[in-house]
Amino acid sequence: MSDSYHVHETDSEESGAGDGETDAEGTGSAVDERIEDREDSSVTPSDDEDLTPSIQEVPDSRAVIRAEELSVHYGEEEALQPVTMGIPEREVTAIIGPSGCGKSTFLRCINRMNDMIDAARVEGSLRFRGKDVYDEDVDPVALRRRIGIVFQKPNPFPKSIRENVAYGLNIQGYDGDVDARVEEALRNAALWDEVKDQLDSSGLDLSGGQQQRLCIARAIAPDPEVVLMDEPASALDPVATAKVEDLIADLSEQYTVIIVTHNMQQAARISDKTAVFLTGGQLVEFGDTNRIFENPENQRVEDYITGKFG
Ligand SMILES: Nc1ncnc2c1ncn2[C@@H]1O[C@H](COP(=O)(O)OP(=O)(O)OP(=O)(O)O)[C@@H](O)[C@H]1O
Repeated sequence: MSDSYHVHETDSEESGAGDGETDAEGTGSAVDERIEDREDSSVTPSDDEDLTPSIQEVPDSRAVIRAEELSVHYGEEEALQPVTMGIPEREVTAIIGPSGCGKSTFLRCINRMNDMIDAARVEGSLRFRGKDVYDEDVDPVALRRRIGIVFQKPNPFPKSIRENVAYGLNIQGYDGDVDARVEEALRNAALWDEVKDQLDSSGLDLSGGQQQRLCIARAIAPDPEVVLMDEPASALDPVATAKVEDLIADLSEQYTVIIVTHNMQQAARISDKTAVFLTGGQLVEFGDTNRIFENPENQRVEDYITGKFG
């Protein structure tokens, strides 16, 4: 795999509304029952509890991304304590944890979106296919073509549906059949059938759920290897959320998907692996989603999942 990245668009970050509570239908599983036991949120974790991390190893042959002692400070504040973990290729990895625990900070390290925050200081290493993305010879804009991102609030450009999806291709000077790539991206984003007769209408005329799938089509049109999603469904209604969740499952056949979510049912439904960050920016547990939700090793993770705090 070449480490020379090509030039591509820079997405602007949106901080959107929504608190992550919007939810599609539950799965009715034992995992759901445990999560739905989140009635009592009055227990505050004690500092004495064991916080020895339990991090599942991902072999080099499976890891597309590897963080080694990766930490982030904003000024004097440590937002992310040193994280060491691998993220497996072509799986969905969910990142969960209470508000302010560093989920978005970690996600933004992966395609260097933290570069845009003056106060952010990143230490340690973050390797993408073996290459440290913070090496001096890495072009962050080109990196973001290989590691796309979808934000919480749908943010289509005030352009036609076709232009939205073709945007990244045009920026990178793609000289193939742009219309074919636009169709393929819209099909992969499960939006083609709904928009194929209105490709020249504004992307802003679509519903919120359609706009978010348009943003996903825009992110995958340049054919990235990794798609980062920062609470992609939290501003959507349950029907639109279910469509985006179905889409994420399909995307993982082709892409590595890393999704930050506040919604634990969603994490349990759609992810293969789950990383749990807790207050203070510590990665406390990482492993197979079923195991984390059914039998977490760490008491604080158990308490968080069953609603005793968070
Ligand atoms: N641009 C910034 N400048 C300064 N501090 C920041 C900035 N962004 C985040 N922080 C701080 O870093 C810590 C982690 O924030 P982050 O947004 O990564 O958490 P999060 O788990 O994604 O939270 P939420 O679930 O509420 O979105 C918080 O204490 C937050 O206040």
